Amino acid sequence: MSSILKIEKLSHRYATNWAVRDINLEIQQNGVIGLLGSNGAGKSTIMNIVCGVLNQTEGQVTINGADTRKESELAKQHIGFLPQNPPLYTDLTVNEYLTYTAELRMIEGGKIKAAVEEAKEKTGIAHFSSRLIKNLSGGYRQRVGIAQAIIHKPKLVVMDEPTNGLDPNQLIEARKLIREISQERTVLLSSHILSEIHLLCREVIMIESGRIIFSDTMDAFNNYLQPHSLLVKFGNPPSITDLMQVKGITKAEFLTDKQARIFFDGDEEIAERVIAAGVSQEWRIREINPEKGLLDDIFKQLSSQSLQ
Ligand SMILES: Nc1ncnc2c1ncn2[C@@H]1O[C@H](COP(=O)(O)OP(=O)(O)OP(=O)(O)O)[C@@H](O)[C@H]1O
Repeated sequence: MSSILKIEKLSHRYATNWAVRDINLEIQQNGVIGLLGSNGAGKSTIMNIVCGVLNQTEGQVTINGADTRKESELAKQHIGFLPQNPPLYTDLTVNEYLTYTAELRMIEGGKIKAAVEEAKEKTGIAHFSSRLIKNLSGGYRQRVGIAQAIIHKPKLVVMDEPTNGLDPNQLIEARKLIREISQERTVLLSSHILSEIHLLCREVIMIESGRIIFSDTMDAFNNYLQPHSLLVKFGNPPSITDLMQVKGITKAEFLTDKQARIFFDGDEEIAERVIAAGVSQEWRIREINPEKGLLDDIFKQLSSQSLQ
């Protein structure tokens, strides 16, 4: 059976600058796959190439076995695309716009109405069928954008930063919708926000300077997020020397006169030992919080490993 998406030795150059270098990737199952990278890492370039909006300089992309350049019509039948700015015609009603996108997707005339109804139903916009798109909220416009991306039931839906700019309630709804869509098809989405990828994705592909620096399941990625420091607030702060007496602490520093950052090396019982020492020496611990690795640190760590 063909992979849903296969990317081989993909590179892209704008004028003289390489934006994407030697990307290899294969997706065989449904679910949400996250493309994570900071601004300018190359996410949109990869997505535009996958969707056939941009011709790559080198390499090959196949969607369900069809080469996006040599068999572009066939490949595009299996792709739905929600670009960073959804291509909405805001003077059309939801029905008019979705009918138009169904025609663009070459759905047979007799099947268009049913396809529009199904896409509206799936994305929860059926009650806005006759509303002009310009009179919809940002969250609902986003749903219309998603509806046009799934109207032809593609195997792969590509979403470029789909949760960007949504308010907290819209975010929850959008995540729910993306998860639902991923039950029946593969969703490849990009974000520069680690927590967003963390919440949504089964697999994560991390990009930096146009190269993949990590590609694995979210569980494997979580290993990089194990805390290596604790933030501790004291009522009666100890000295650094006292803190360093606790077994497992590798370094300690005070951030304020009451709050310290304590570093340790992958020791799961460290918090218990700090609390025990705090009780016996009356440090009056008020708060103790593990600090997860910052995205910047993880990027640095992974990119230095990938260069080794
Ligand atoms: N049309 C273009 N012409 C020249 N350079 C470009 C063009 N589009 C993107 N670039 C450059 O290519 C690199 C990758 O950009 P790309 O937009 O793919 O990154 P991104 O990860 O999607 O970033 P963002 O999150 O900011 O959209 C950047 O250095 C960018 O400046």
